[in-house]
Amino acid sequence: MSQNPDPQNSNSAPPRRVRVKICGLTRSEDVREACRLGADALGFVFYPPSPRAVTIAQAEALLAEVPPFVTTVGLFVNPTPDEVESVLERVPLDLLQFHGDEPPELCRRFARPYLKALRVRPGLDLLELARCYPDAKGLLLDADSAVWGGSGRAFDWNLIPPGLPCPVVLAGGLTPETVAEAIARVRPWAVDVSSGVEAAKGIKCPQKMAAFFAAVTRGMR
Ligand SMILES: O=C(O)c1ccccc1N[C@@H]1O[C@H](COP(=O)(O)O)[C@@H](O)[C@H]1O
Repeated sequence: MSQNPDPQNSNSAPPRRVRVKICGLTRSEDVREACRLGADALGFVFYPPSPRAVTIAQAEALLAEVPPFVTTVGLFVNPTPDEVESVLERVPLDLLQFHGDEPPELCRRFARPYLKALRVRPGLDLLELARCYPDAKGLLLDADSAVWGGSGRAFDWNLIPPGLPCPVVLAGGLTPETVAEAIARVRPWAVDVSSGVEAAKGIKCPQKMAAFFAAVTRGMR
């Protein structure tokens, strides 16, 4: 595997920090703690089958806790346009994350930038798939599993090809124990974690979140 080139910096740019997204937040105290620890982005799941799903009303309350300069991300899995629009009417999200099999036309039809999640498996031509989403702000790489996401499963980072055309958000089974090595090997733009910092599904563990941020810092050295 070659390292992921940083498409937003030239090769001579100084090292920069890796952004952290904490996903699957359902409680105000977890939102506050993630921000206190330095989260760059927070993910809110609008996919009812997920144990981390939030309603529009819950999301409105959770976003009220978010300080400036923290990006709020709404996660959807194969939504209808109306489902996304009804969330956007009431929840002031900054970014959309499409985590299913959404075609490019769906992803780009809303008045928000988007991340496209791709489920990595042997034989998948990630470069070709990535080219289908030229306007994505980033590609979120997750494990391929029986559930759509939040599985806690990692994938083989060797399957990430060099030359992906936009920033890579590395996800899939990251934990405080694995994220430093993941950053050192893949050099992603950002990392995304959900189950690896939980005490129970939808409930974040402050100690695990703190350990995750410390490990991210170690991984950047
Ligand atoms: O978190 C969920 O419940 C979820 C549901 C449906 C699609 C995606 C979901 N979460 C995303 O999955 C990845 C990996 O999560 P994990 O760290 O392995 O638990 C991450 O991008 C979450 O945003």
